Amino acid sequence: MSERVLITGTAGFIGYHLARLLLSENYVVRGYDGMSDYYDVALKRRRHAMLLQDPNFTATEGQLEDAELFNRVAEEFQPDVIVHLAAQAGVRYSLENPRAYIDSNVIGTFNVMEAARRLKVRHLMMASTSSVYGANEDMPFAETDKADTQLTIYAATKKANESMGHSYAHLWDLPTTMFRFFTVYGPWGRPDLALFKFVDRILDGRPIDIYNHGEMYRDFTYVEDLVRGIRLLMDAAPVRPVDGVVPEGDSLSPVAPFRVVNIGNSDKVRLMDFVEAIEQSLGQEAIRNYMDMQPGDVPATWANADLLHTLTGYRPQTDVRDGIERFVAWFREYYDK
Ligand SMILES: Nc1nc2c(ncn2[C@@H]2O[C@H](COP(=O)(O)OP(=O)(O)O[C@H]3O[C@H](CO)[C@@H](O)[C@H](O)[C@@H]3O)[C@@H](O)[C@H]2O)c(=O)[nH]1
Repeated sequence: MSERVLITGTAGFIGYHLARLLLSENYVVRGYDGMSDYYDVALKRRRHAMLLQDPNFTATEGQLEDAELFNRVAEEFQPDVIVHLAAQAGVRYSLENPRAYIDSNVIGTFNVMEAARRLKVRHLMMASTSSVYGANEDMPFAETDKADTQLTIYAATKKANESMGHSYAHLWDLPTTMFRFFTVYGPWGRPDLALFKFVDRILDGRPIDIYNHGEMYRDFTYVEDLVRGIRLLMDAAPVRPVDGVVPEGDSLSPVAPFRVVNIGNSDKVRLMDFVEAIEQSLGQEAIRNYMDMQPGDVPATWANADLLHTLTGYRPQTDVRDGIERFVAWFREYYDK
């Protein structure tokens, strides 16, 4: 029988793509999304409308903070797996509205964990971020590196989620995987992300802001690669190790069925090369507005994705130029530009 997967954040960028992938493999998917107005709600509604064309997809609109509603949905659906992707995302917005991160990411995630515990799901999977590596300078970032220097409340709430997840995995024998995502981009992407903003503004002839004068590096990860990684990790639920023995390079907890896994492209791309690839794809030059480093921003990210490969045999590998082409094609069609 097909597995049943409850995904939070199905109207969001990553949740939409994951639901699509799972539906294509005949999973039964239940979505839960708060439709928050952090960005254009019409885009969220369009994503949900696309998913709802599949009879194996149903969805509920609700806040993560609404424990009663979330429990009711989860109990009624009886998921085998919960994938928790809904969150207050965005690095720089967390300086403007820190409380939104506490509400969604701390309280909301707690509610999801409680439901997972009560329903004894086979695997709880939750999103964390490369931002938890904070001020770390040793690259590429590995899951076994110490990660104690978060630079924003956003990153801090995600690190808190990792700790919360560990405690529930330990106490309730709840197999839990936390993903650390690296700057995900692609079609149906978020309007607050650099790629969306850059394409939109270049096409309108408006200047783009280039933080830290372009001396920035990101491990840009193509969304379809990312959800493929999640899909494969679904079948690699962690098991509490016997006598605390953990294989070399594995982030598995010595005491709980819990691990964190990077999902990144393992390619450190210079922001200016990213901008040039966008210009090439659009056939149009950007007007550049060079700016200083933004508070809370990290200068570079770069994933060691060996653990993902060891667990699944898979590595994300879309070249950023190809991913940008696919985003631009979607953007032009969707916005008729
Ligand atoms: N958003 C944005 N980014 C800009 C801009 N100008 C330059 N950038 C730079 O472009 C790069 C990519 O920025 P984003 O696409 O916003 O991604 P991010 O800061 O890496 O954060 C994303 O990835 C994280 C995981 O690694 C996520 O946790 C986070 O929510 C977000 O999706 C960063 O170096 C950022 O400083 C701008 O006007 N807007």
